[in-house]
Amino acid sequence: MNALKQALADIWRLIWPYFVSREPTEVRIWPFGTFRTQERVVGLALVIVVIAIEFAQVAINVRLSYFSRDWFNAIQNKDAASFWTLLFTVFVVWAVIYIASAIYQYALQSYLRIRWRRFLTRHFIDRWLDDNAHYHMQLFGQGADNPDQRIQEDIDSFIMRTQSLTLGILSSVTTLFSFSVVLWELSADFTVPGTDWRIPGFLVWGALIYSVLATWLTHKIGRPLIRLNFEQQHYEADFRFSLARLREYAEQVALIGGTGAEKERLGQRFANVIGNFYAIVSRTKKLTAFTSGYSQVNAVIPYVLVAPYYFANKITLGGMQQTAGAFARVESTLSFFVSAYSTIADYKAVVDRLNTFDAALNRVLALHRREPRILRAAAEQGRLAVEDLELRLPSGTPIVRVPHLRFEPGEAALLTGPSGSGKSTLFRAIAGIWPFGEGRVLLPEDRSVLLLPQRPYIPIGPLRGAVAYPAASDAFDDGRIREALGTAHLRHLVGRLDEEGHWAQTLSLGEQQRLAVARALLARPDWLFLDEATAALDEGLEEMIYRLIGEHLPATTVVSIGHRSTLRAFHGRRIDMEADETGVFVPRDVKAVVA
Ligand SMILES: Nc1ncnc2c1ncn2[C@@H]1O[C@H](COP(=O)(O)OP(=O)(O)OP(=O)(O)O)[C@@H](O)[C@H]1O
Repeated sequence: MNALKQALADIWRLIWPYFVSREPTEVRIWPFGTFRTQERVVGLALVIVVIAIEFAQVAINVRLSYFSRDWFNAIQNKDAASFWTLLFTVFVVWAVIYIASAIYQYALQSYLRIRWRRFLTRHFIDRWLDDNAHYHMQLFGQGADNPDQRIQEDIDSFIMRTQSLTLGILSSVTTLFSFSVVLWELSADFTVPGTDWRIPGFLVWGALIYSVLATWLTHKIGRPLIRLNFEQQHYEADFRFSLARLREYAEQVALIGGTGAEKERLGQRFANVIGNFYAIVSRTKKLTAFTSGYSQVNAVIPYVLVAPYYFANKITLGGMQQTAGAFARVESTLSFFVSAYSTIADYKAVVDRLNTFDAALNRVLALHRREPRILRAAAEQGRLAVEDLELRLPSGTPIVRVPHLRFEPGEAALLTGPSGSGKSTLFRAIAGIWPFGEGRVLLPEDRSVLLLPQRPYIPIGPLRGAVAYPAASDAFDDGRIREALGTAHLRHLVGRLDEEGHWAQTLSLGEQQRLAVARALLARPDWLFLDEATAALDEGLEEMIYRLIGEHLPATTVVSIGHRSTLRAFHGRRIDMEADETGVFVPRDVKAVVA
């Protein structure tokens, strides 16, 4: 019972955000025109109409069961006139209404599905990206695996299954209720075959016992499928992710001769898919043996149960037809759980995946809040300062200690130190994305800061967008983009602004770094942090790029991380990371400055 309560709570947690959303929206209702309203109003209205149609369809089915009784009586009595009249005045009319309602129901359901998906996808993407949760999920080791699958696939399948299951349950309940009444009345005079025992609603009880038994057995047999389906999705996503990663690093893998190792790795991942698939097949075989046997028996069972009354002349052929039909309806709705078992198993897996993703996002947020914060405040006189800062690894080990470090606007500083001494981590803390540690980072007020890492992120798409990133691709006119590319020694790319490409794969690392420099030239930040951002260039080119940055961005304060001694010429100040007696690195000014 607790498990059911928990499952319903999990489902509800995913459902409610859409139906309380106050997001403004517009809807066009033909022929009335366009209305401005809130998203939740549209969502609720669609749900109400779709459910109303479902109820109407059940009512039509009840009406048709009476048609069936009268029609079969007409057949038994060889009453041709009634036969044809009933067909055209009752059946055709209701059948046409039924078909029209089914079409509308499908259309409205699809409309609800895409609107809901748009909302939920945005909701998850926002939460995943806000406060850099996507990055912190990795740092904290709280990452729910394959967030891409959860956002792209699971949201849609959650919505689709929620719709179909809700409608299925509602239609089952109403069908059950209305046909139980019909069946109760029809079997009011029935006695237990071979006896005089009169049990009120005898056939309703029969259908109930029969279906509960079948449902219970199906539950017993099908239960392991829930876990197996969950695992399958997980293994498939892992396999897909490995393939995507290989595509991303194709060149590196080819160069290092890693194809054999990759085959091995992919083979292992795929072996998980196969192994679990066999387990699903084996379990589904058992379930199918039961459910298919059950559905075969279902075709005849209602007639078998009603036949004694027909042969005893207690009911007419029409009565038998209607009673058997009603029994079948009651039984089939009661056993809705039976046929929907694998859907429910899949549904549970999808709900679990979305909820674990949601929970991981919440945990990251909570951890983020609980961590001793690195406070960020405004510094005076446009300077940037770090005070009493201690940076730690996610494990809690301290790596960098900064009692006091100040950068004045206009100065050019170079941060050097051994590999692994925490230079990049210090930059991350200044950029505000490193959450482990405590202290204060004072930032120049109303000043823009840009940080260029060693390997820049280059989005897939037209080159124009890749250069303008993170600004919109139309944020700069083509003339400026071309000029920036030319200045950054990428003249060969100026004619390719409209070209779509996977630039991170086609451009060399040095070209990617110069593309990032072009970004800086366009963005004209007040402060520019270069974290080995030109390390892939030869010394001559690196020198030239530094000179050009100085010429084109004279008002920009540059702070660099770099290992090459040639860089010292471009920085008036040098800070070196030195290990103290505890092994923690501390940045110290190096007095011997090369001008
Ligand atoms: N996400 C992380 N999880 C755990 N440890 C990390 C993480 N990021 C960095 N570290 C560790 O923190 C230490 C400092 O790393 P950092 O990249 O800041 O060094 P660095 O001085 O910039 O090195 P390099 O000169 O080689 O670029 C390293 O030991 C590194 O392994």
